[in-house]
Amino acid sequence: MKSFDDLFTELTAKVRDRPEGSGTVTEFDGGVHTIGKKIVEEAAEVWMAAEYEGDVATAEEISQLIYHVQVLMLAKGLTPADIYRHL
Ligand SMILES: N=c1c2ncn([C@@H]3O[C@H](COP(=O)(O)OP(=O)(O)OP(=O)(O)O)[C@@H](O)[C@H]3O)c2ncn1[C@@H]1O[C@H](COP(=O)(O)O)[C@@H](O)[C@H]1O
Repeated sequence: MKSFDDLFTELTAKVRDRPEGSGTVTEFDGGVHTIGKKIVEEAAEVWMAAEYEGDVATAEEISQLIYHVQVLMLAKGLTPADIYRHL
């Protein structure tokens, strides 16, 4: 099972190595504005899933929200430690 830090390590390598066909690279290249819109969209999907779709769908939407937040972190040069210090 993948943790938050595992995913961040994986996405960091994707952005560094830029493998062909990586959705992460495409989203990263879209920049903060594009990634930010994706985060808002996913946040709404988390809310709707929690209201109407049950725990499994909600967990899946939350995982997608985490993914897009991590792409934004990479676009801004932020690390998990930068976030954890505020928790
Ligand atoms: N965890 C994720 C992940 N969660 C969400 N997404 C992206 O977010 C999209 C889901 O968004 P939506 O719910 O809006 O679905 P959609 O409308 O069909 O998607 P779009 O049309 O908006 O692309 C997916 O299609 C993926 O593009 C993710 N993309 C990649 N990962 C993981 O990131 C890693 C690197 O992935 P690649 O860069 O693609 O190799 C791998 O471990 C992947 O499993």
